[in-house]
Amino acid sequence: MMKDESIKKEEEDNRCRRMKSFNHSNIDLPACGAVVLQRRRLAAAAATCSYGGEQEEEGRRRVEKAAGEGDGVTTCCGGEVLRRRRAVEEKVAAAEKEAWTGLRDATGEEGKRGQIGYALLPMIARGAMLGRDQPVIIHMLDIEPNAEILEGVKMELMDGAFPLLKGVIATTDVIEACKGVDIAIMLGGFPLRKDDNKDLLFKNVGIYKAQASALEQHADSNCKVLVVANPANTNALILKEFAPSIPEENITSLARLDHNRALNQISEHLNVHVSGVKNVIIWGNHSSNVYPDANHATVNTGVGQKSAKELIADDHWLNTDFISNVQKRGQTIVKARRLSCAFSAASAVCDHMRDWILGTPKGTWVSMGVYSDGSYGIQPGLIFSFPVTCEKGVWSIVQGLKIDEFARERMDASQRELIDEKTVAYSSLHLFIPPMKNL
Ligand SMILES: NC(=O)C1=CN([C@@H]2O[C@H](COP(=O)(O)OP(=O)(O)OC[C@H]3O[C@@H](n4cnc5c(N)ncnc54)[C@H](O)[C@@H]3O)[C@@H](O)[C@H]2O)C=CC1
Ligand SMILES: O=C([O-])CC(=O)C(=O)O
Repeated sequence: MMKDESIKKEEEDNRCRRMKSFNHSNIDLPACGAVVLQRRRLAAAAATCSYGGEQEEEGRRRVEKAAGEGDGVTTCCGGEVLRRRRAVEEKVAAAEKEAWTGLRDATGEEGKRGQIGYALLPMIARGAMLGRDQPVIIHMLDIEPNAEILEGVKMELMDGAFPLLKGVIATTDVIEACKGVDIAIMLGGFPLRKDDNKDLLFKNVGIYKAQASALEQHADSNCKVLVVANPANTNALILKEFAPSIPEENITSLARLDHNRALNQISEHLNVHVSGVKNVIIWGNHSSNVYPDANHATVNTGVGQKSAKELIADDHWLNTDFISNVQKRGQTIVKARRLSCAFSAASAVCDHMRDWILGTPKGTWVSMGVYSDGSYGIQPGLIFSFPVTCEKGVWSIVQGLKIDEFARERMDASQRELIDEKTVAYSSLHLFIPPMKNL
């Protein structure tokens, strides 16, 4: 695409944030790309070495040693990896082909998905994500069979005459899509509901391996990444694994939709406006077992902030319906709309990126899937949703919150679920899984 002078100038000045938005294709990276990546990984991080030749032998030895010593590590790391590897390889190969043919939802029907990307684009172009004074150039990527649709979307964006929109690239070339982007919103993948059978997990993690390579090699070195496509936490972990030069704190997954859903549940229950409710927490995985926690939430009553728990004064509701309403919200929307949610997810994407880049309001935290540093007993090696505050583009996990037994059990269950997903994902990609603690 020819770029006009104003765009060139903005690129030079590095004033515009480039955005790669939605739908990244399952393009096979050239074999040499994978080899380069593997070499780098081996040189940089023996702990996460890929299997193959001597590396495989070393991985095997370490796994057997860990399992044999019975030293508190679970064998879900290596033993499982070795056992499942071959069967999984076949599934992944099949899934990658299937994903290419694309566009069927999990039930095999055409075009039933929500299209978050379509809802997200005008929000970005209007400044809902980065502010009303931040020009943007949007890169859009989809699979080859959707090239024409993508062109149509580009036409709509141009016809929107958005003052902040300084350029649009619509492409099916993952390299072109990733080139120089400052922000990557990862929405694409084989249609997968978060409550689907784990087998479907294979289909998207393979895609995320390829996307990681493209981002690592072609995006801005400080690119901030938000993974939305399910299984979001595990896809983000795979992306981190295969893009070792992207700082790990720059790779996040979306928990904000669940967070906003939890805020809304409290707002409806107390009949107060949602803007007065804050500091709910989404712990762990974006899955049908997601754990929303209202223990620390507060409500603006007009005469100061009050504890939501005290105002609700109904622990039974908080421990049952509140949680299950959030967990089932996606399904409830599909039933009503006959499509999965789209603009609520798109809006949550904007909230996530805006707060991350521009900062959370004082006294407010939000939920983000981030690489665990061991806080709250969540072992490193997982992308887990925590309460975070953000300042100047940096998130920090809120520390020192009291965790009761009920919350602890659910956080641990989510942790176990993520370890399980990680085991399946890593084994499908032939990665060694460093020992994880027994829970
Ligand atoms: N983390 C969260 O809170 C949420 C996550 N999601 C997930 O976000 C993702 C996007 O949702 P929707 O926009 O509703 O889905 P969608 O199906 O409408 O859009 C996905 C896009 O991915 C593209 N695609 C298909 N196969 C592909 C492949 N092999 N490689 C690359 N791209 C491919 C499709 O062409 C389509 O344009 C889904 O995985 C969904 O489960 C959805 C809502 C909330
Ligand atoms: O399962 C889906 O694709 C939608 C989803 O994640 C949600 O609504 O939370």
